[in-house]
Amino acid sequence: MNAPPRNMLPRGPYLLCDDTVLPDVPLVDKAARLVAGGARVVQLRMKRTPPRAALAAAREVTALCRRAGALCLLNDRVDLALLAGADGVHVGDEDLPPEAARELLGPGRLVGVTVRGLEGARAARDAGADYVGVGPLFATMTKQVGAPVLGLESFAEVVKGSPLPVVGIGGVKLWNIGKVAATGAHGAAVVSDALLAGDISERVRQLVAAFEQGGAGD
Ligand SMILES: Cc1ncc(COP(=O)(O)OP(=O)(O)O)c(N)n1
Ligand SMILES: Cc1nc(C(=O)O)sc1CCOP(=O)(O)O
Ligand SMILES: [Mg+2]
Repeated sequence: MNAPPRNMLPRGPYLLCDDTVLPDVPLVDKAARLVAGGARVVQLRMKRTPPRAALAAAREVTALCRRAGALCLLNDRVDLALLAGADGVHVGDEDLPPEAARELLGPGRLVGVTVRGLEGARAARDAGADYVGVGPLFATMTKQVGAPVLGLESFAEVVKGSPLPVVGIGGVKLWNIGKVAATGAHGAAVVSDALLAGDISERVRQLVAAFEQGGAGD
């Protein structure tokens, strides 16, 4: 596999390696299964992992992604991204602001920001972000999100008007990822549909194929 440029978000499924879903499997094992299936971008989301274990996981997952030619982004934690040499971060309203993340990370790494609509996407662009995560696209059981479900139509409007590449998140599954791709979205973030599949790598392969098909207009 050709390695993507480290400062550009690859198109397609965007996989979260999350400690709240399938919590008994170590993060490094989950990440290994995700990249074995062809994940080109992995976000390490650690909400429950204590700091020293989180640093170790950030280092191991970053190294593992790099060997596989995938990008590794840290959820929330700019400090861990720097220490691990990760490819960037994803921040939301409860995290450091994107301007601060950019100041710490410099221009060569990715900063993603959660937004709920077009106004947020424009603000994220002005704050120096590289892409926006837009959700909740569909209903999700993985996280209680304090914003209404967008649905495909409103999401497509955001994709159309956004000055930054859009990654949809929330309730993205194998059966609907093609519809997300068909809106022109740059990416589709997936947590439970991949991590709770019996065979994580096989599910990632299917997600990649379905995104490609949907994006091709089929
Ligand atoms: C790609 C992507 N989009 C949105 C989010 C949500 O981030 P945030 O709002 O900071 O919420 P937490 O993930 O920290 O609970 C995301 N993680 N990834
Ligand atoms: C982490 C997260 N953020 C969201 C948002 O809308 O901001 S939805 C979400 C969880 C998405 O999980 P799943 O793919 O299992 O539905
Ligand atoms: Mg966050």
